[in-house]
Amino acid sequence: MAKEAAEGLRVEQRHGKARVRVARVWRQGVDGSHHFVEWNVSISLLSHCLPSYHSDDNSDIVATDTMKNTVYVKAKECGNRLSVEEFAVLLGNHFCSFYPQVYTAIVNIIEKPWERVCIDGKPHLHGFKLGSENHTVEATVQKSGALSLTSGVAGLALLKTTQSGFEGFVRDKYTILPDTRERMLATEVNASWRYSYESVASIPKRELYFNEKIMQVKKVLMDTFFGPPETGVYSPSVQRTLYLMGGAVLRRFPDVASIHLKMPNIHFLPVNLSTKENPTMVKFKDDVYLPTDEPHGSIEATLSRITSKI
Ligand SMILES: O=c1[nH]c(=O)c2[nH]c(=O)[nH]c2[nH]1
Repeated sequence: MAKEAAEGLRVEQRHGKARVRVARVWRQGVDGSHHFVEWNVSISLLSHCLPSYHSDDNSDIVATDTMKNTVYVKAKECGNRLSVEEFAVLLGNHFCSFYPQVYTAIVNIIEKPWERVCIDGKPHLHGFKLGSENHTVEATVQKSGALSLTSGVAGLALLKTTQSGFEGFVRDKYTILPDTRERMLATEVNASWRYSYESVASIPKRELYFNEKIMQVKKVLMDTFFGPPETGVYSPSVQRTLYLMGGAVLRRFPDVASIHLKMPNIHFLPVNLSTKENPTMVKFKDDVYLPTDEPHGSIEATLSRITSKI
């Protein structure tokens, strides 16, 4: 990526096309059902094209417009439904193998959560509604076929009205937050996990493998956050809950090598209102809250296995 220039300047460079939006319909269901995806694709290529920086020679540049067109061509060529992970790997592999000067391709895709609707309890053949959290993918493909593949969910908003507390933290002259064993816990989970597949050839070929995996990871994250439906599970801090959520994913899925969780602590503030005449106009009894967006606590961690046993 870096090379000494004639002028004595080191250049670290990459170029690509950001936010290429594409939607694809597959009309292949034996029952006449359609499948639909909407993707926002960003491509970044690491390539030998230093002459374009050092001089007016563009002869090694893969035009970003060409990258954009390639997204549509490859979407068209995918005759069978495929996951966003497979599409990202396919694109990255294409750029590295088609262009001699490209040695690394980084493909990021955000998939919108279009879900099939049910009408009168029956799945609709061609009707979809937008769900809540996006699905994200990053595939980094090397010319050798080496792969780093990360999937994720972004904006998974979760809240529980009890079974959360925070106590025993550092208390000093700046601290006013009281200890509590009763509070609201709200967050918007951004999770991304790296798969252990280390080459393009090694990713599972079973249809919709990654689509199933994302649903399963989301379920494990949510089951751990909430606990059993009747009793819930006590959270002593966002940090502890995050650790348990990430650990549960690593325990359940051997092909997940690491997981990054970003879980803002979104505050719902107790409402207390009083006047001289009415000192208990609104007295907070774990019932009336002021929802806020900012400031919020910012808590994130990456978890991976120290040994192969977890
Ligand atoms: O779960 C929490 N973790 C913190 O680090 C923190 N800090 C804070 O003010 N409230 C909380 N809650």
